[in-house]
Amino acid sequence: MTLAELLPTYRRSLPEKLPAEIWPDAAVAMPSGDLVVSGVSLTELADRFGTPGYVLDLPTLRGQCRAYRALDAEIAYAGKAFLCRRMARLIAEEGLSLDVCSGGELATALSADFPAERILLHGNAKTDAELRSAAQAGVGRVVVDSLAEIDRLSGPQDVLIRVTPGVDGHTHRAVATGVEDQKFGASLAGGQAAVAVARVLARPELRLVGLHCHLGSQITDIAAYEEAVRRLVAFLAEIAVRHGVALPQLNLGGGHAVAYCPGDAAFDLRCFASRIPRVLSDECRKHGLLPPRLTLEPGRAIAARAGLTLYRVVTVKHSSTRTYVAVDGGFSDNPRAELYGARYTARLVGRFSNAQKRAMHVVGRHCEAGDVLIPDAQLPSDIRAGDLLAVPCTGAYHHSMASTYNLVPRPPVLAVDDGEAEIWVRRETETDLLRRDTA
Ligand SMILES: Cc1ncc(COP(=O)(O)O)c(C=O)c1O
Ligand SMILES: N[C@@H](CCCC[NH3+])C(=O)O
Repeated sequence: MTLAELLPTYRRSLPEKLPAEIWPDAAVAMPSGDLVVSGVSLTELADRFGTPGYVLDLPTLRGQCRAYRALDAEIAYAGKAFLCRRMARLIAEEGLSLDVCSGGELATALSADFPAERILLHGNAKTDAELRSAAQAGVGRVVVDSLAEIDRLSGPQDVLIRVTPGVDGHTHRAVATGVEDQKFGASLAGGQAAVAVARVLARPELRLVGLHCHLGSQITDIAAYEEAVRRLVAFLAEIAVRHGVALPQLNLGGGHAVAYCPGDAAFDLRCFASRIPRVLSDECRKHGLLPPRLTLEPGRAIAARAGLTLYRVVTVKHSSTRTYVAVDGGFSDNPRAELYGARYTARLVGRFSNAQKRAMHVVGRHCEAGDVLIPDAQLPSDIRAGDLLAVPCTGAYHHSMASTYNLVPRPPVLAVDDGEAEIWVRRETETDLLRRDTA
């Protein structure tokens, strides 16, 4: 045999590092076909805890927190991406602040002893009960979303005003929030933002500490953030002239995109970190202001790549048009595929297959024809019932958006670190579901 002929066999005998942009940092494909994440075999994990399951790699999670913490800005993790008590503790340990947007997220953070002063409360429809809980807990900042909300706040309370800057982040319509004609924030162009500022300043028990904007989610366009900075600094200057106050904080929200498939465009954090502070200081100088302290609220960019979903193939159906690989999860653990047309990849885990890869639909178990997790996934043609599939990049907006549609209980969250697995959220059971039913 020639060296060239031997090379593929030799390569196959070595662990293979997986594409770093979509898999956890320490994910390795073993020659046996198993996948090992932070020293934990996914085959063993599936045998021990069952499937489907969300696997969360803690070193990747901590690494992302640290990459953000290295910036010259306050980092408030957006809990809507993924939150449970252990997550709140990890975020606190890593020195981040926390953005919560519901009483449930607030209660989770508080019950994990997350420092209340580092919590920001968001929401376009905060209920009286949520505002009361926030005040009782001593939440650091409330981000005011509307004029009417200002009158419902009680002090003493630090507040930010969420401004709609009229900037398009070029993302999916369902998650575009920087533009006019959507439900969030007080419009800059329409004048509501200016009215909101005057109204907060007229309430001595409220302390206006800054402005907030959130352009949307899964954004790669850094120029959009630069434009938002220009508009918000001009507004800060207007506020300084009209009211004689210099607001010390500027919160640019989150929205930093991640790659779900190899080759997808992702957010360039290094570029953001070099361009945004420069625009901020240039604009402030132009307007004679001292630069405010920046806050960023990444959710997806912190959590997405740390997570993957592990499914078991239940059945493989060959129709006249295509092959359907049906797994034991679907829309209830990943509504993003159907909601936003989000694209994913899948990888066979647990056995090595030499079979030619072919395009096939990975479908869920739910009673909807639209429950297609991955159209035209490239998988070995010998895929069969009982195989395990791993879908990467499901650490953000999967567990947090999971439902019990068709009364399918929700999967557990299994944290892996240094060869150990730990249940962060246990698997929901049919008994859990029945417990809420009062009949
Ligand atoms: C106010 C606010 N901040 C932060 C985020 C986090 O967004 P992402 O997960 O895209 O970073 C969101 C969600 O889009 C949000 O609404
Ligand atoms: N749920 C959306 C993100 C929403 C962002 C919340 N402000 C997604 O999965 O892409």
